[in-house]
Amino acid sequence: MLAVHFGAGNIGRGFIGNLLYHSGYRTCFVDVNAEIVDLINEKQQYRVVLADDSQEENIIKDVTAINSQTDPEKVVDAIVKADLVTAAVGPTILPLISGLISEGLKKRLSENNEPLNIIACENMIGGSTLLKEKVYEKITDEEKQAFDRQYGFPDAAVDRIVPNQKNEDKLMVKVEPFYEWAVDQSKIVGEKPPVKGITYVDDLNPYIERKLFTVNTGHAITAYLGYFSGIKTIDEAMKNEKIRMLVEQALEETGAVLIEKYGFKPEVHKAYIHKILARFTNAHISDEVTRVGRSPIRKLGPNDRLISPAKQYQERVGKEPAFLAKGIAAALLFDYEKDEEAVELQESIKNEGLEATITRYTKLDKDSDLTQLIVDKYHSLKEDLLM
Ligand SMILES: NC(=O)c1ccc[n+]([C@@H]2O[C@H](COP(=O)([O-])OP(=O)(O)OC[C@H]3O[C@@H](n4cnc5c(N)ncnc54)[C@H](O)[C@@H]3O)[C@@H](O)[C@H]2O)c1
Ligand SMILES: O=P(O)(O)OC[C@@H](O)[C@@H](O)[C@H](O)[C@H](O)CO
Repeated sequence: MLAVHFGAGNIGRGFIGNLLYHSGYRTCFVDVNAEIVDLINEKQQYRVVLADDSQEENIIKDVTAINSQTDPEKVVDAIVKADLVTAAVGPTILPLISGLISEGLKKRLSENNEPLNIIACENMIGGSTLLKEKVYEKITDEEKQAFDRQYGFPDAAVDRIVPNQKNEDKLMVKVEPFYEWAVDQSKIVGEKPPVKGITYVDDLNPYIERKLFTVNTGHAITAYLGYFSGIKTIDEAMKNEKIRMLVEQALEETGAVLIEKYGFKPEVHKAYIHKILARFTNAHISDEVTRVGRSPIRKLGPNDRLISPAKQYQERVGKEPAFLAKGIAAALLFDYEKDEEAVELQESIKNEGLEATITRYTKLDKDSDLTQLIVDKYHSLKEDLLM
């Protein structure tokens, strides 16, 4: 079996590639990083090391790679032959890979009659659906009908913390032991891809919202409060009592939304939150707050981990999301100059003002209660953290 995976980065190598190998796939990575592509082709294997006391090492074999910038036609041919296509490139990159995917899928129509599933493994709601939309923008109505019959774009939720790392062996990846990969089986065409480790579910919403609004909300708030306090890593930030308490309180707010919306048992959800917080304190992982806080504009988007649960808390619980608002305020204060989105955000606050910036990126009304709450928390965050 051949899997074509876009993005040979942390999650690509450390999570998806790992499970694909153990399920009997040969994986062809597609990336724009020439150094990584060349190394994969040279070694045809890489190491995945568990970030726990065991430091267990796994050798991932049967891997090759294509540089999509220099060899796009090879990517098209790989898609024609593939049994599965996956991606972990980041939500903003999905539109950029949609052109090659649509070329590959078009060529496949006349050369390979087997159905194919394309799964985007990104931290967002509806990643594969977005990829499908971008692919469909590039094809005719007639091709759309054929694509509908032959190709599935099931959405997915993926969870495994893989920090940025600088290892002497540049292909090696250190990963936390925990992982979860849920895929919407209602959108699969043909047989379900036999990937050991995928949980196929009928309704992905509870899985993706539980993950995004617990792991990623908690992670983002830890990162932004940590950054604001001059702390470098997530585990260090979690050692700060004030930050830990604010994160826990924010997760009580997202938890209230999830419990109300999906009927989760409160005690089971509480245990889930504590398991997640324990993952943030893994001493074998050094995860920089600047990685976890990366792309603050994306994270402040209306459907992402901060604004969406805050709005839902107001609507469903009927209360003020005071702690989520502190996290949102901290995101607005993220001024890391090596992050393009952080720079854009700070420029916007400087030139257009705080309220206009909130409205622009979160799509909240300027006069809404939530906007006003965020503005208040923005101005009082320093006191909150020192108190
Ligand atoms: N790292 C984690 O802990 C984690 C966990 C769950 C989900 N995710 C999600 O997985 C996705 C990838 O995250 P990551 O941490 O692996 O990032 P990463 O930066 O380590 O990897 C992304 C890879 O995509 C490649 N890429 C960029 N543009 C490309 C293009 N046009 N074509 C092909 N490849 C391209 C990059 O060169 C890089 O190798 C994100 O959506 C992230 O939210 C990450
Ligand atoms: O990848 P992002 O930028 O959406 O979010 C940063 C981290 O929260 C994220 O990568 C987590 O490590 C991951 O989602 C854990 O499963």
